[in-house]
Amino acid sequence: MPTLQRDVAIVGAGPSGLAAATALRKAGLSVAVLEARDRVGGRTWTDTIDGAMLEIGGQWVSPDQTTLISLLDELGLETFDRYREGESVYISAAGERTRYTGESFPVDETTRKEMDRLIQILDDLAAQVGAEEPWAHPLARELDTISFKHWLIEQSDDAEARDNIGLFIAGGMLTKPAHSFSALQAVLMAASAGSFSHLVDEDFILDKRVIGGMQQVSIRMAAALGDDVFLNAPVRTVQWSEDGAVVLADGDIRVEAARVVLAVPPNLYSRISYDPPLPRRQHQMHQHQSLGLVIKVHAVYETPFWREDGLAGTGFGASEVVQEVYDNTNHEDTRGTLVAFVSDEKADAMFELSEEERRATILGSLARYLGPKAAEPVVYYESDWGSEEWTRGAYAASFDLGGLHRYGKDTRTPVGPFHFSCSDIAAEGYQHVDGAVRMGQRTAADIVARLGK
Ligand SMILES: Cc1cc2nc3c(=O)[nH]c(=O)nc-3n(C[C@H](O)[C@H](O)[C@H](O)COP(=O)(O)OP(=O)(O)OC[C@H]3O[C@@H](n4cnc5c(N)ncnc54)[C@H](O)[C@@H]3O)c2cc1C
Ligand SMILES: [Mg+2]
Repeated sequence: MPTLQRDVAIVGAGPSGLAAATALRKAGLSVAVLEARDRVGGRTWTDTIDGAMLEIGGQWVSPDQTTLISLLDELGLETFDRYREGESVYISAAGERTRYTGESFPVDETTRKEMDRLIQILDDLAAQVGAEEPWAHPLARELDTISFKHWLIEQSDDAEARDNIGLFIAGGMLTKPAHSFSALQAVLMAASAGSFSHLVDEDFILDKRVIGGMQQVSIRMAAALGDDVFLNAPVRTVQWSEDGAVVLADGDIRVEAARVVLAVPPNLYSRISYDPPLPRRQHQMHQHQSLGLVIKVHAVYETPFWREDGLAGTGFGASEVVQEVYDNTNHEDTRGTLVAFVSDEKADAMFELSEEERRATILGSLARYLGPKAAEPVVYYESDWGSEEWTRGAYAASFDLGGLHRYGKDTRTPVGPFHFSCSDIAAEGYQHVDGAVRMGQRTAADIVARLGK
């Protein structure tokens, strides 16, 4: 393979790398996108398993995700609403099941007031601290040196209120135990979605899905880039200087470029060899960003039977194995699909079990929410991103305790010819496809300004 000469080499054909490449092309720059896998899309992946179309990775779109919404429009992709008619189910710490409607969990009056109070505190902090530079806020150090779990204990002595609030950010978003990340990291998560209230409102944060699947976003961007996207091309080595780089990938691919975009999650930066090595600051910082872990469970049934029972398919239970479940029926499908999530330490426990025991345990939990029929799906599948070499967890990366205020300001700063672009370092849309696209476009604008075209 001859050496390719490009203005910009992009490592990773997920939504961030492809959005960067698309914007660079539009500005008249030449690109090569090198992708390790045999497909584009990264953590978005729409596949057919045993005859059922499943969103193995990212899928939902919320109304504040305006950059993604504009891109869907440009790509000619349409969305549909998540099914949400009927009652939701709440399972308490004591295992008591309650059907309810509206946004608030059916907890007793004191716990409900306590939850509302905590939501208000987190909304205020999110508004003050913001998503762009949380590390620069005067409260940053204080909030970043206490775990979210212990911060909640300082705020409230109502354990049920704390567990329910914790669920939305720990199990629900960062997919790490609340003792392992800081209150500042939790505030960033809330601020990046507009507010904490948005995170606790599934009708907001899990509003719409893409007809045909979220991976279509990447597939369509890649189709427009044509021959400049190289699959099965993991980048192994980058030789670099201030003036440019030589990028070496499998398949004998060699790209000479003025700038390089690392559009991979931060936990994978050090999979690549750099010659010379990256500076001390990056060596240190990159050791403090890690992916969470969640099992996304898909269960398909002949019919969405829960609807006949007046249930929306939505359920929450901080002490259940499955801590969230939703109706995930495909657009115009007659079959019914549920999606359920098993997070962090619960996921560890499930992976200790045999495949059969794990399936039975998870389906048993689903049945406690939606009745015995939930235990008998026609298709059952567990998304296992922790086993994927080119991801290694789900959904995304966050800093360990104290890391965000210590290193945050440098996560997006270019080094030599390198730019960093992924959802894991986004401000608005942090950890989401929207943030991946925002980062791609932002990185492209920075490169265009530097290369002066
Ligand atoms: C189970 C799950 C559910 C999710 N749910 C949602 C949701 O509902 N809504 C939402 O908005 N977001 C969701 N997300 C998050 C969303 O999918 C990600 O934030 C988004 O895909 C990140 O895009 P990215 O381009 O930054 O990174 P990625 O999508 O991870 O893309 C990075 C790419 O780089 C490639 N790569 C890695 N190393 C190399 C290398 N050395 N050489 C070449 N290529 C390399 C990878 O193969 C990958 O294709 C979910 C994620 C998961 C896993
Ligand atoms: Mg990408």
